[in-house]
This record gives sequence, structure tokens and C-alpha cells, in this order.
Amino acid sequence: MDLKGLTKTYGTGTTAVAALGPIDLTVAPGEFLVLVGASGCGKSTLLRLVGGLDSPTAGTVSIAGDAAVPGRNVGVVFQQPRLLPWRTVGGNVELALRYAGVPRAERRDRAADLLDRVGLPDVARRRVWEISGGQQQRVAIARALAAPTPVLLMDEPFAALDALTRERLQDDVRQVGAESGRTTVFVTHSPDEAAVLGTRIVVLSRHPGRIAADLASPLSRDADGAELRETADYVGFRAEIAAAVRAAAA
Ligand SMILES: Nc1ncnc2c1ncn2[C@@H]1O[C@H](COP(=O)(O)OP(=O)(O)OP(=O)(O)O)[C@@H](O)[C@H]1O
Repeated sequence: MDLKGLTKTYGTGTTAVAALGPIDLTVAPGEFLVLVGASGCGKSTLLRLVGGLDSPTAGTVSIAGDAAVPGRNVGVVFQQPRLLPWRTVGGNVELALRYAGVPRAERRDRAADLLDRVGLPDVARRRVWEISGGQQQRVAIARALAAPTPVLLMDEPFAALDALTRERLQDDVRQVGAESGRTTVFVTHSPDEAAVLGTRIVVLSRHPGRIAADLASPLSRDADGAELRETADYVGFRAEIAAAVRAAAA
């Protein structure tokens, strides 16, 4: 994935807000990039541009030479699950499989497998409102996994969840990222979350958002999340990220 001179200004004239850029960034296939920075530094703006959900004022996004098209070469998980309430839980995942071109006869089993892998083996027939917010966010992740796009974008997907659920989902996403080989861009303002998930951390400065630091993770991708959080290397990396975020916001 290549970002070249990516820039976003909201509005025009005296009310124009230079929100982002220019950003130049190359993300290698399979990399788990975490974008971190203070509130308002342009993280969501960058993610929307990368996902083809908004157009840049200047610059380009290229995914293996193509423009980003949501659902085709990029999948997106938002802060809120955004499930379809008139469908069952399984039906939400099956719809994504339909868009991904999976034949009807295979969709139910595939949806059950995907729900299983995010730790929800028994909820396929339930209605969306019958499961908790944390479970709904797991379904949103299962739905994103249903479409095998080469790039997966996640915008603070765990921000609204309690600490325990958040850690559990971080561990799931970490494992899925390592196994699937998909390129992931994950937005957070939390150095803890960045250190657990990222193979690479990009810190943005503010007004406009620019790359202030670009850190390669020294942590093993094989360790599980709970083990990792106990290590001195994790604690050290988290502190390094937090210091870079503070410096970028100063
Ligand atoms: N639609 C918009 N119109 C005008 N200004 C906007 C718009 N969206 C974002 N901005 C401004 O652009 C800047 C970057 O916003 P953005 O939401 O990308 O930041 P962020 O880092 O994701 O923030 P947070 O961590 O609080 O979600 C901010 O100054 C914001 O006020």
C-alpha cells in the first residue's frame, strides 16, 4: 500500500482546516500498522482516505496499484459495530460472504466458522439486539474477515468496550493479523493498544497531521497477548510509544 503526498483540507477560504499531510508512507503486505496520536491529529481522516471513504485534497492512495474500493480491496471496522438490526447475527456475516462472491450453499457454514473464530460459537441465530456491545463488535470483526480484502482498516474499534473485553479482542485481532497475512491499519490513541497490536507504529503530529515518528516493534508476533503484556520488552516499547505521542503533541 502506497500513500503519496496525501493531504486533506476541510472547507475553503477563511474557514479551511488543514487536517492532514502531506503524508508519504509505504506499508508492506502483511504489516500491522498502528496509527497513534493525540485527539484531532487526523487519524480518522487518514483512515477514511486510505479506505476510499473520502477523497484527498491532494495526493494518492494505491493498493497494489489500484484505487481503494471499500468491500473490494479494503475492509473497514468502525468504532461502532454498525450491524444490520433486521438480520440475525449469522445473517450479517452471510451478507458479507454474499458480497465476497461465496456461493449460497456455503455461506451458513462459513459464517458459523467465522463467528467461531471470534469466540462466538452459539449466536448465529440470535438477533443483533440480543447480544452485548462487545459481542456485536466481534460480529463486526467476523464480518470484516468474511471479505478477504488484502487491506483491513480499523478505526478505534474497541474504544467503547470495557477493559476486559477490549483485551480479549486485542488478543483475537493480534492473532488474526499474524495468521491471515492481511495488511492492517489500526487507529488508536492508546500506547498500550498500539504496543500489543502493531508490527509498526506511526505517530502523527497535529495541525496538520504529519508523521512524527515511525517505530518498528521489537516484540515477537508469535507470543500471545497475555504473555506479551508481562514482558519487559512490551513495557519498554509502550513507554517509547507514549513518549513519542507526547513529543508529537507538544
Ligand atoms: N468533516 C470535517 N469538517 C471539518 N473539519 C473536520 C472534519 N472532520 C475532521 N475535521 C478536523 O480535522 C482534524 C482531524 O480530525 P480527525 O477526526 O481525523 O482526528 P482524529 O485524530 O481521528 O481525532 P480523534 O482521536 O479525536 O478521533 C480535526 O481538527 C478535526 O476537527
